[in-house]
Amino acid sequence: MTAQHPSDVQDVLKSRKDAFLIPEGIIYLDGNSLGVLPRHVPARLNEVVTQEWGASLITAWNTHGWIDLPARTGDRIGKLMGAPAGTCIACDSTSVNVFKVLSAALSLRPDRKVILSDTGNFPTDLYVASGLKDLLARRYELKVVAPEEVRAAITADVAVLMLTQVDYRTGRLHDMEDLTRTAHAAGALAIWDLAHSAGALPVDLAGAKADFAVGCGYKYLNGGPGAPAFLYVSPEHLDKVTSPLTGWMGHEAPFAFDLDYRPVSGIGRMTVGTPAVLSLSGLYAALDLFEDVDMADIRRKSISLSELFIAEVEARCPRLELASPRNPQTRGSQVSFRFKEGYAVMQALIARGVIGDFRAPDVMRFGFTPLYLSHQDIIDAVAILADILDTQSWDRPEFKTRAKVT
Ligand SMILES: Cc1ncc(COP(=O)(O)O)c(C=O)c1O
Ligand SMILES: Nc1c(O)cccc1C(=O)C[C@H](N)C(=O)O
Repeated sequence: MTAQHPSDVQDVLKSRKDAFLIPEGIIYLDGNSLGVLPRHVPARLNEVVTQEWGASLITAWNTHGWIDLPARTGDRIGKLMGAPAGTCIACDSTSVNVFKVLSAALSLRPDRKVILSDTGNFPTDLYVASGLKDLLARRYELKVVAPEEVRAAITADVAVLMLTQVDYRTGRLHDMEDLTRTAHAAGALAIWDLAHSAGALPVDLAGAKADFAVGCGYKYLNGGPGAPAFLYVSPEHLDKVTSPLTGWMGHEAPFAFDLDYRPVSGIGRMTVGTPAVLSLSGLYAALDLFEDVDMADIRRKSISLSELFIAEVEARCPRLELASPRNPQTRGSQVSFRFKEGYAVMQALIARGVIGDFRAPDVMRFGFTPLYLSHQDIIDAVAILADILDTQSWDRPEFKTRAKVT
């Protein structure tokens, strides 16, 4: 009989693991980068391909509701994040959605100069902001401060505060409500990248009065590689903003084929071109697994798993240094440890069936997905990590060659 950790006995989410296709012998600690395949998704995708595309052909846009898939999927995601129906849509990539919401937000604060962000933001958000700033004839300044300095940097010249709630390297969690309130008090708007929050912890977009949000569909939402992202606009702004990418799918009557652009009322105006139906279908189906889940249970278990992981690693791997906040209330659903040879250790771990990832220069990153991880998985994973470090089995040339994608 395999061992069972005492905390797994009472775990209200334990039966959820069976809904995922986890390869035999793998402990997957990278759902914060690419979620696991839900068991029912291949059959659903096969149905979409053969019955919807194959049999219904172009009529499927109407008969199978493909045209509404971005809105239906967005509503499902929005429900997990306190977004009222009709305010969240699934489309494009997170990077493209950052471009759209940042442009929209700036248009609401034309008399201000600063886009404020922090060094904990995911680089794509900063690259997009910088590119947009250049496109707008450098009318704006992109100011990037340390995460702990954000609050003090929200001054009267800030047009938009743009942050990722959970730092992709350390898991540090920003207080969305507090920083949004501070931004509003200074007359600025707040954009939140929830790539590492959606499906990982309770988020209340309406309660926090966030102005805009974006995030990935392929991480904790398990939508599959390259799954469409999501985009949220607060009801207060919805009909006041337009997308800078004025494509026909955001038009009020795309099939009127008018020569002038008129944005449709509502969140649909933030879409651009033809929806990626196959990817969206996978994401929509994957979201079934969140239908009857309480995000408070997810958070409780996420904290329990990550606290156990930290305690085990610190007890068994003393050479690793915690890179994440120690207080679970200021941490997302991931834990990182620093180690100079972290890349090689991570490759050695992966070779032994424990999949996490590495972020340069020295961060070993482990994600905790309560729907398909148990406390026993954590014990087993750390036992393998400790063995790799104790035996120095990471010190092999094949573990040191950097792959193209890490
Ligand atoms: C916080 C954050 N934002 C944005 C992205 C990028 O999203 P995409 O590559 O889907 O545009 C990622 C991950 O790649 C991320 O972690
Ligand atoms: N989107 C990714 C990809 O296409 C390949 C490898 C990793 C990713 C990621 O999502 C990385 C992730 N955003 C991170 O937090 O580092």
